[in-house]
Amino acid sequence: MTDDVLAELYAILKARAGADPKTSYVASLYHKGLDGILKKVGEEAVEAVIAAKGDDPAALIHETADLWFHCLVMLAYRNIAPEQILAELKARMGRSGIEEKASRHKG
Ligand SMILES: N=c1c2ncn([C@@H]3O[C@H](COP(=O)(O)OP(=O)(O)OP(=O)(O)O)[C@@H](O)[C@H]3O)c2ncn1[C@@H]1O[C@H](COP(=O)(O)O)[C@@H](O)[C@H]1O
Repeated sequence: MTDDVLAELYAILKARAGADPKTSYVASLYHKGLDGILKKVGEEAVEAVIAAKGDDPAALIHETADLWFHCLVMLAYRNIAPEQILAELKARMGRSGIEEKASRHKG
Protein backbone atom coordinates (compact mmCIF):
# COMPACT_ATOMS: atom_id res chain seq x y z
CA MET A 1 0.00 0.00 0.00
CA THR A 2 2.79 2.43 0.95
CA ASP A 3 4.46 2.01 -2.46
CA ASP A 4 1.16 2.42 -4.32
CA VAL A 5 0.07 5.58 -2.51
CA LEU A 6 3.47 7.25 -2.75
CA ALA A 7 3.92 6.29 -6.42
CA GLU A 8 0.40 7.50 -7.30
CA LEU A 9 0.87 10.78 -5.46
CA TYR A 10 4.32 11.27 -7.03
CA ALA A 11 2.80 10.81 -10.50
CA ILE A 12 0.19 13.47 -9.65
CA LEU A 13 2.93 15.83 -8.39
CA LYS A 14 5.00 15.38 -11.57
CA ALA A 15 1.90 15.98 -13.70
CA ARG A 16 1.40 19.34 -11.93
CA ALA A 17 4.53 20.78 -13.54
CA GLY A 18 3.24 23.49 -15.82
CA ALA A 19 -0.17 23.64 -14.13
CA ASP A 20 -1.68 26.97 -13.12
CA PRO A 21 -0.45 28.10 -9.66
CA LYS A 22 -3.85 29.77 -9.15
CA THR A 23 -5.69 26.44 -9.29
CA SER A 24 -3.00 23.96 -8.19
CA TYR A 25 -1.34 24.13 -4.76
CA VAL A 26 1.52 21.93 -6.02
CA ALA A 27 2.09 24.22 -9.00
CA SER A 28 2.09 27.20 -6.61
CA LEU A 29 4.88 25.51 -4.64
CA TYR A 30 6.91 24.82 -7.82
CA HIS A 31 6.35 28.45 -8.74
CA LYS A 32 7.96 29.54 -5.44
CA GLY A 33 11.04 27.48 -6.33
CA LEU A 34 13.25 25.28 -4.18
CA ASP A 35 13.62 27.77 -1.31
CA GLY A 36 9.83 28.14 -1.06
CA ILE A 37 9.36 24.37 -1.04
CA LEU A 38 12.08 23.90 1.59
CA LYS A 39 10.50 26.60 3.77
CA LYS A 40 7.25 24.61 3.76
CA VAL A 41 9.12 21.35 4.54
CA GLY A 42 10.73 23.07 7.53
CA GLU A 43 7.41 24.50 8.76
CA GLU A 44 5.65 21.16 8.41
CA ALA A 45 8.50 19.39 10.26
CA VAL A 46 8.09 21.80 13.18
CA GLU A 47 4.30 21.32 13.15
CA ALA A 48 4.75 17.51 13.21
CA VAL A 49 7.17 17.78 16.14
CA ILE A 50 4.71 19.98 18.06
CA ALA A 51 1.89 17.50 17.33
CA ALA A 52 4.07 14.60 18.52
CA LYS A 53 4.55 16.40 21.84
CA GLY A 54 0.77 16.71 22.24
CA ASP A 55 -1.84 14.09 23.10
CA ASP A 56 -3.90 14.08 19.92
CA PRO A 57 -3.08 11.12 17.62
CA ALA A 58 -5.29 12.56 14.83
CA ALA A 59 -3.28 15.79 14.88
CA LEU A 60 -0.01 13.86 14.64
CA ILE A 61 -1.34 11.82 11.70
CA HIS A 62 -2.52 15.02 9.98
CA GLU A 63 0.76 16.87 10.49
CA THR A 64 2.89 13.88 9.47
CA ALA A 65 0.83 13.54 6.27
CA ASP A 66 1.49 17.26 5.60
CA LEU A 67 5.22 16.69 6.19
CA TRP A 68 5.43 13.60 3.95
CA PHE A 69 3.46 15.41 1.25
CA HIS A 70 5.78 18.41 1.25
CA CYS A 71 8.84 16.10 1.29
CA LEU A 72 7.40 14.40 -1.81
CA VAL A 73 7.04 17.80 -3.50
CA MET A 74 10.70 18.49 -2.63
CA LEU A 75 11.72 15.13 -4.12
CA ALA A 76 9.59 15.70 -7.24
CA TYR A 77 11.27 19.08 -7.72
CA ARG A 78 14.64 17.28 -7.56
CA ASN A 79 13.42 14.39 -9.79
CA ILE A 80 13.86 11.75 -7.12
CA ALA A 81 11.09 9.14 -7.06
CA PRO A 82 9.76 7.81 -3.74
CA GLU A 83 10.81 4.32 -4.85
CA GLN A 84 14.41 5.48 -4.46
CA ILE A 85 13.84 6.40 -0.81
CA LEU A 86 11.98 3.14 -0.17
CA ALA A 87 14.84 1.20 -1.82
CA GLU A 88 17.32 2.99 0.46
CA LEU A 89 15.28 2.10 3.55
CA LYS A 90 14.93 -1.49 2.32
CA ALA A 91 18.70 -1.76 1.80
CA ARG A 92 19.26 -0.62 5.39
CA MET A 93 17.02 -3.35 6.81
CA GLY A 94 18.79 -5.82 9.04
CA ARG A 95 21.68 -3.50 9.85
CA SER A 96 21.54 -1.78 13.19
CA GLY A 97 21.97 1.98 13.15
CA ILE A 98 24.50 1.58 15.97
CA GLU A 99 26.56 -0.81 13.81
CA GLU A 100 26.25 1.42 10.72
CA LYS A 101 27.41 4.49 12.67
CA ALA A 102 30.33 2.61 14.21
CA SER A 103 31.50 1.51 10.73
CA ARG A 104 31.61 5.16 9.66
CA HIS A 105 33.63 6.23 12.68
CA LYS A 106 36.22 3.44 12.49
CA GLY A 107 39.71 4.94 12.53
N1 LIG B 1 -1.79 15.62 -0.38
C1 LIG B 1 -1.92 16.81 -0.65
C2 LIG B 1 -1.82 17.81 0.36
N2 LIG B 1 -1.57 17.73 1.68
C3 LIG B 1 -1.58 18.99 2.14
N3 LIG B 1 -1.84 19.86 1.14
C4 LIG B 1 -1.97 21.33 1.20
O1 LIG B 1 -0.82 21.82 1.84
C5 LIG B 1 -1.13 23.08 2.40
C6 LIG B 1 -0.50 23.06 3.78
O2 LIG B 1 -0.59 24.28 4.22
P1 LIG B 1 -0.55 24.62 5.77
O3 LIG B 1 -0.67 23.41 6.62
O4 LIG B 1 0.66 25.42 5.99
O5 LIG B 1 -1.86 25.40 5.92
P2 LIG B 1 -2.15 26.84 5.47
O6 LIG B 1 -2.08 27.66 6.69
O7 LIG B 1 -3.47 26.77 4.76
O8 LIG B 1 -1.00 27.24 4.42
P3 LIG B 1 -0.09 28.55 4.42
O9 LIG B 1 -1.03 29.75 4.47
O10 LIG B 1 0.83 28.47 5.60
O11 LIG B 1 0.65 28.48 3.11
C7 LIG B 1 -2.65 23.22 2.42
O12 LIG B 1 -3.05 24.09 1.39
C8 LIG B 1 -3.11 21.81 2.11
O13 LIG B 1 -4.33 21.73 1.40
C9 LIG B 1 -1.98 19.17 0.01
N4 LIG B 1 -2.24 19.56 -1.27
C10 LIG B 1 -2.32 18.60 -2.22
N5 LIG B 1 -2.18 17.26 -1.96
C11 LIG B 1 -2.20 16.27 -3.05
O14 LIG B 1 -1.70 16.87 -4.23
C12 LIG B 1 -2.65 16.73 -5.27
C13 LIG B 1 -2.54 17.90 -6.23
O15 LIG B 1 -2.93 19.09 -5.56
P4 LIG B 1 -3.15 20.43 -6.41
O16 LIG B 1 -1.85 20.76 -7.04
O17 LIG B 1 -3.60 21.49 -5.43
O18 LIG B 1 -4.21 20.12 -7.43
C14 LIG B 1 -4.00 16.62 -4.56
O19 LIG B 1 -4.96 15.95 -5.38
C15 LIG B 1 -3.63 15.78 -3.35
O20 LIG B 1 -3.54 14.41 -3.73
